[in-house]
Amino acid sequence: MNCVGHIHHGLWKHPRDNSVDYHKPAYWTELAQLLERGLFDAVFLADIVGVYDVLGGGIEVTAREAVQLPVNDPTYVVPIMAQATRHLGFGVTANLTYEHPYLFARRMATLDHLTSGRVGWNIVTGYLDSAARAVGLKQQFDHDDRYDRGDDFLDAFYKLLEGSWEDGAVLADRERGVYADPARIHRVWHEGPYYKVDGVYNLTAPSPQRTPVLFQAGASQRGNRFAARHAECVFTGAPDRAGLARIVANIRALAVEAGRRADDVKVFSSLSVIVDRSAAAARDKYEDYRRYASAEGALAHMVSGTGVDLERFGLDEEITDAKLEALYPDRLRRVGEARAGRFPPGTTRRQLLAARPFGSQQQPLVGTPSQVADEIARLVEETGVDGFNLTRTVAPESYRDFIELVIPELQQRGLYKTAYEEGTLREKLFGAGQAHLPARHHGASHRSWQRSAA
Ligand SMILES: Cc1cc2nc3c(=O)[nH]c(=O)nc-3n(C[C@H](O)[C@H](O)[C@H](O)COP(=O)(O)O)c2cc1C
Repeated sequence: MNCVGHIHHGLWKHPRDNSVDYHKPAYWTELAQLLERGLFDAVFLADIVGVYDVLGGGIEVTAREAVQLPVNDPTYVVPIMAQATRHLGFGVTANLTYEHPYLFARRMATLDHLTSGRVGWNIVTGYLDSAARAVGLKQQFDHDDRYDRGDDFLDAFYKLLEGSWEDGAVLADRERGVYADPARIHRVWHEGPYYKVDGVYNLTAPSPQRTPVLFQAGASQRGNRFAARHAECVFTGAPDRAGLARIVANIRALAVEAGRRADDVKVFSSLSVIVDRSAAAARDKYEDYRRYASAEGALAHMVSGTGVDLERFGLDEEITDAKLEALYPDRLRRVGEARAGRFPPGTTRRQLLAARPFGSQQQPLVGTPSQVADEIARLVEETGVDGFNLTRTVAPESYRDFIELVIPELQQRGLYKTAYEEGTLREKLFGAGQAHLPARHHGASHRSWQRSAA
């Protein structure tokens, strides 16, 4: 993420952590080259619009612990990293609620051109009222409405990127003096419940992938249905293997219901790893990092997505549904069941803090290279997950440790590639010749020029 504190809050204070340099180009080029050395498929850039201002009704903890504030725009670091690498992909998060498909399609296509087809879009719909207020709304749209808007947004987006310019519309023919053939560039009309595009031509010529690889990260059932229709990659997380297996199975079943194949959607689980050559050294490293972690930062992060100001509860006061209902009567409709369910019966503020010893609800996997590889292999086997999204702890040390210690171990076991394939990000993830959305993806149905040419 293009900011200081991302998931494991407080670790920016560690003397070897360099995330305070997030605004310098060298931070990004060095990171990209390191990840490419580790043969990572992509660097995933989370993002947030709005600030975490719910805990205590302000940004006291957020600012002190740099909880995703300040945050720079994630798109601009992509060309910088692309310039310094050849294969690494880029998963860029953008909240569609505050974009318009016409301009956003141009931004994504531009990135796809500049990276030779290495771009993905992590589609999010947001969860912060502060973002809505920042653009003049009273509060966010309701949870399911946000996904309904997303469906409509994507239809317009596909029409622009898939349906406007035919393959071969760009001739760049100096002799005939024809750059692009106007007969092969089509107007786009879209009149949906939320977005309207009135007979315009898309601004950009087809980029290598046309539509960027579509990622999605949502935890509700409405979010999973949205993923089943649009996403090619889903980013998720669960506290244990059984929970992860349920999420993976649910997404695959919903994809099939939506007319796709179960393996058309790849599922990546978040994972943080602290590894060293011996178990004792790994444990010491964990303890060293942990001294800097901020459970309060983690709480400021978490509660903002639920809209619940926990400082309205005593440290040991039970947070019951009845109290939440009295304080926030429209909570479920506003935040969805995934976030509303974050206060199971018996929860207190003290417990929530204690459950975040490493500045996040996510606990790292701590061990030797072979212990970490064993657990990764078990996760894949028992849950059906396709891969992992490695969360930084102390950066870039945690990436370097993983690359130098765990990846060789995974390679020895035949569980990790030893070289990149050629091609776009979509081809690297789904195979040669698959630069574009497959024909059975909903977005491909908007290539109307293909139907009329057939
Ligand atoms: C693993 C994971 C990662 C996410 N990353 C982001 C992010 O970077 N930026 C963002 O605005 N929302 C992010 N979200 C939020 C969702 O994309 C979604 O908009 C929000 O959670 C509400 O939908 P839901 O109720 O379906 O989860 C993430 C969610 C999950 C589960």
